Amino acid sequence: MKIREDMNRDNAAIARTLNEALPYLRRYDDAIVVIKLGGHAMGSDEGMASFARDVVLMRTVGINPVVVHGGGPMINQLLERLGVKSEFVRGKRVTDAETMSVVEMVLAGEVNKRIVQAINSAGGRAVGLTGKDTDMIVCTQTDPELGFVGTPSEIDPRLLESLLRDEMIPVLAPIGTGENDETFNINGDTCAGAIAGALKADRLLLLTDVAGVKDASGEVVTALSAKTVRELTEQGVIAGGMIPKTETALEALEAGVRAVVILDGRVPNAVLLELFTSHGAGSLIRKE
Ligand SMILES: Nc1ncnc2c1ncn2[C@@H]1O[C@H](COP(=O)(O)OP(=O)(O)O)[C@@H](O)[C@H]1O
Ligand SMILES: CC(=O)N[C@@H](CCC(=O)OP(=O)(O)O)C(=O)O
Repeated sequence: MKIREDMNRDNAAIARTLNEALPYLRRYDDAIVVIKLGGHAMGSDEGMASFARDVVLMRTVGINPVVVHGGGPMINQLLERLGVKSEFVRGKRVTDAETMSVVEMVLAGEVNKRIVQAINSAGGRAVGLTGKDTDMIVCTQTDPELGFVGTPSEIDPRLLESLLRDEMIPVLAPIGTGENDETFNINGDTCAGAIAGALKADRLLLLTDVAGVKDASGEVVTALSAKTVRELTEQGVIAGGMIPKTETALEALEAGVRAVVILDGRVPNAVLLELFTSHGAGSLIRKE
């Protein structure tokens, strides 16, 4: 008897969830959703498998997901093993030629393939890429002080669009090419924002290791305008690694992305909760 009651309760909860999801399934039909998976949100194999299942589910219900990843902590680990010192200026890694080759090895190799494999194991068809493929992302140097750190100046989204038409899931490492064939290290958030802008994505989801953008009292702000983001940054409340994220959010909105969400990628099914429930997850940033 107890088992039947439990089952009935579970079924009722499942039915409620499906009901709640229905309008969102309609709203996002054929939408492009760019998801940035940060290195800190990539933790365990179990978390990665859960992320991969969410992405495959999105694809299955007719959304076009594009994954752009980071991998800062993994780059740090290899640099440390090799005894190469590394420092960050305003959230970006100072990148000399030696560092660049380690960054490319880690991001385009180990990290990219781990995500591709996880998505394919979950039943999707993922394709691993960097911005060098088809010269998709051409960069200019961000600041001579940072070395080979690039700011995307031209994005050619045709390869991504053609993969999406074939229902494949692009997984993109944030590496670009320069006018003179240089290799550039792009901050993962910056890269995801530029890609979302070029694709005129419906949503850019920035997955990180905090619940969202916090205000001065440490509370997560669930909805912010561009103006509030600027104010919190001026007050120094938005700091460190959150700066490239919110800067990216504002640029992506200017480029035509409908909304940007900063959310905790370590929460199981974070992406699904954000897209398919009325309460969403994390901080939603809109232009107004
Ligand atoms: N106002 C803020 N709200 C939330 N996090 C903030 C804020 N200001 C600074 N941070 C920091 O930004 C970090 C997220 O950036 P980062 O570590 O670069 O993430 P990721 O590796 O996922 O890209 C948080 O862990 C937090 O320490
Ligand atoms: C220029 C720059 O800082 N590039 C980043 C690229 C990886 C990244 O952005 O990783 P997360 O998203 O995990 O932080 C780096 O070298 O660490």
